[in-house]
Amino acid sequence: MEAKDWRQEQERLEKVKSKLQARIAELEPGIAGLRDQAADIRKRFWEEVSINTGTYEDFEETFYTINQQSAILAERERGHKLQMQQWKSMNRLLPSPYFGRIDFQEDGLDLSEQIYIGVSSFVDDDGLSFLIYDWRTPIASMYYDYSPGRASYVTPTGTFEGTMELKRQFQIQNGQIHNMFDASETIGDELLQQVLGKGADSQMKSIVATIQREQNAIIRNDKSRMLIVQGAAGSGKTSAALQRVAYLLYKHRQTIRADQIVLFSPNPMFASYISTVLPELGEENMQQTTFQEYLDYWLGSSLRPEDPFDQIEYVLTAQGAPGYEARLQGMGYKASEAFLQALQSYGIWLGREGMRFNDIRFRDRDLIAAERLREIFYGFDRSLPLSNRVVLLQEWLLNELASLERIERDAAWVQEELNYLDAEQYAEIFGMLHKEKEVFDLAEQFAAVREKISNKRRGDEGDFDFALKEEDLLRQRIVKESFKPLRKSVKKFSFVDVKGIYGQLFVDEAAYRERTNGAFIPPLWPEICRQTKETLLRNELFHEDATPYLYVKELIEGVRTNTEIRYVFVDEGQDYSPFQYEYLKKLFPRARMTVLGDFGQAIFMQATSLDAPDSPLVRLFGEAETSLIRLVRSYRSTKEIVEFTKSMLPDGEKIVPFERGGRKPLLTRVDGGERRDAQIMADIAALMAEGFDSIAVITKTAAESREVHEALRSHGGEALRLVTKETLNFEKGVMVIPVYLAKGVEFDAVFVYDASPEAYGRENERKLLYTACTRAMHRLHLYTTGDWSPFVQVLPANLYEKATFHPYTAR
Ligand SMILES: Nc1ncnc2c1ncn2[C@@H]1O[C@H](COP(=O)(O)OP(=O)(O)OP(=O)(O)O)[C@@H](O)[C@H]1O
Repeated sequence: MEAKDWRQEQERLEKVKSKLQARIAELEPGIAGLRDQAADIRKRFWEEVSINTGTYEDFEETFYTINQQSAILAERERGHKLQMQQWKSMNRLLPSPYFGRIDFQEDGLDLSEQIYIGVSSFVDDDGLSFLIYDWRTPIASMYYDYSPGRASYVTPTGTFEGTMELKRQFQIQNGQIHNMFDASETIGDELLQQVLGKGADSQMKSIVATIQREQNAIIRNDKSRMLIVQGAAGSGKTSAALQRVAYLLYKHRQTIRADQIVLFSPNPMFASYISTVLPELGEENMQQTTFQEYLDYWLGSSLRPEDPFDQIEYVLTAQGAPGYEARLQGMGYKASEAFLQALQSYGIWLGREGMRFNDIRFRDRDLIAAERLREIFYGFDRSLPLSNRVVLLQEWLLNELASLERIERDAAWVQEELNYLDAEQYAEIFGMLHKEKEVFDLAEQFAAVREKISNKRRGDEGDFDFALKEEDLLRQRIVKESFKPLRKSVKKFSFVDVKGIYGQLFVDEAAYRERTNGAFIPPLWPEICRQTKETLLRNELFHEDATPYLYVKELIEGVRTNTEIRYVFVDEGQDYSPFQYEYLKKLFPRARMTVLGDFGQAIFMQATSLDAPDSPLVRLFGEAETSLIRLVRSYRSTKEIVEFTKSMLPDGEKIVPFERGGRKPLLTRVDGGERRDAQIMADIAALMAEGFDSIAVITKTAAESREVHEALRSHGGEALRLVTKETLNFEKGVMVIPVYLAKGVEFDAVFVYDASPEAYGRENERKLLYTACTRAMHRLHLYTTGDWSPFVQVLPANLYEKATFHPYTAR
């Protein structure tokens, strides 16, 4: 680039910076002043209003003064917030005001406009010329979508076409241009090369300056109810999702707040990993949760649901244990649409027969028997949905309890309790009675006066029997208190035996067929039934049963919904079952959904393909309401690592590496575990000396992680961290981590601790190994003490290097 260009750009940058500084200085006193003012109004709020309720007019005036005061306060606070936002965004812009420039000549206009793009807009003092355009404005989309030449952008008023004459990228730090590239391709590779070449971080970074065209399509898609993104490992799904949240918050800023967007993430550690991206872009974070949190919340008090990590740990470690095959078959079946349909049919069957209720018990006796509840239930109009009839039964029960409560007041135990009341309880009742007596006396006086005026004798004579009333009240009180928990539990539907209702599905084949309208039955059904019943008996739930159980519970009690949420994001979407999707759809009826995932990394049993022609995900909202975007370019890893990992997948040839070179993956075979540990510690030291400071030793299971952590510590790895499912924060450093917890995150270097056929030999372990290897950005090492996993053995030898020696020194 010519020196003239550099000079001009630096001059412009200086000009923009000084305008920003001037604006910040302008805003500064106002901000401080507003802050004081709002605090002051709040303090003096009640001084300004005199509370006077003497007459109706006084009351009215007071009411209006209060209203006026709070309106002023709200206005000031709004003003304050707006100015504060402006002030913050100017400060954010100052060190790096923009990262891109395009020169665009719109057809029919003589002048070409220079459009500088940054993380927020900045308008000149005239209020018209944009010195910086927010990256989310329609015009800025051309920066991501086109290389110089013909280009266009779409606004709500129409499409604008023209010619992009220049496209320039900047690296500006601390107010200085460090680098500048004129791009000929869509977002030239230079900047991306530099960004991707950097080390891994403990927090994910925003990709705003280097968003790729296909990612931009995800970010700005605002047409369909359901957006599905199937993208290879490292293709920027999570990054695009977060940029998309920022985009939606900008585009719909008048109508949508950050807390109306929710992201389902794979584990709590992942949530901490991505938590800084939106604030970096000047937006508030959306809500984040995991599906498990939701299950625990709704099931946790009555049953202990297993979490997905314990489930996968079982799958990976219990081969050969009795009942293992059946459990696996059960996992597959219970996550399937066939089972979902079976449950829907079951709901219809329950409408006719088979509902189970719990006896309503009180003081060790049956107050209302389950059988009676069943009679009442099936006595209601059968055309009503199940859940409506359950609500009717609830109402009936509450009325019934009220009558039984009245009868109960004369029971002997109440008399007993009366004798044991303490002084405080008496005093309280006494106080209440006094109040009642005052009212009574007043009523008496009124009756006497009326008697006089109308000259008519009253039929009844007032008599306030204090003692009798006191006892009555006390009895009422005692019974009411003891009925309270009953009423409360009836309101929570605990009279329905959901556990029994779910459990009776798993009796025998014939019963199951009858109750589910002839549903398909997996071959190992008797054993599946036995296992399911046994866990229920222990008040536990397998992970695969948790969502179906909740589904049945809601068939009966009515569906929970959250209408506040407008956008739902599901990351690692391949790990959710059709059931769970059905669920999310029902739970958030007003929300649009974005599901991002990679079937190549589907390591849980309940996996759902995102883009198969018959994918249940596409059927969820129907084809017309669904958009599907595929990402095939992988950005995380070097070309060598991508070539190696993609060859492990049957249809991996579609994955395209980004052209960033590095060393080939290194395969090291050593004699015995002790040697392996020593070698790994030596290799870690060597990589750290090269400047890599985020290194993960990845194991297949959590059990193996614990052992490896111990073993490596005894070889000098005292500083190694062990990551478990309880780890909440993702920190940089050297760590041992099971593969399923490393999902979604990345490291400078990955060491696959045991790449033997014993660890990764079965077909369902292929994707585990793939997921582990694709966490590596710059270096990938695999170790074994015997043979190589068949998924490695079949790889062409030119895709890796083999360590031919093993003194424990740097290579
Ligand atoms: N356009 C881009 N510009 C700069 N970096 C990018 C871009 N796209 C992706 N990356 C980087 O590539 C890496 C992988 O991105 P991300 O984690 O979003 O991918 P993913 O598809 O969610 O991966 P996985 O499925 O393997 O978890 C991150 O370091 C991210 O910053």
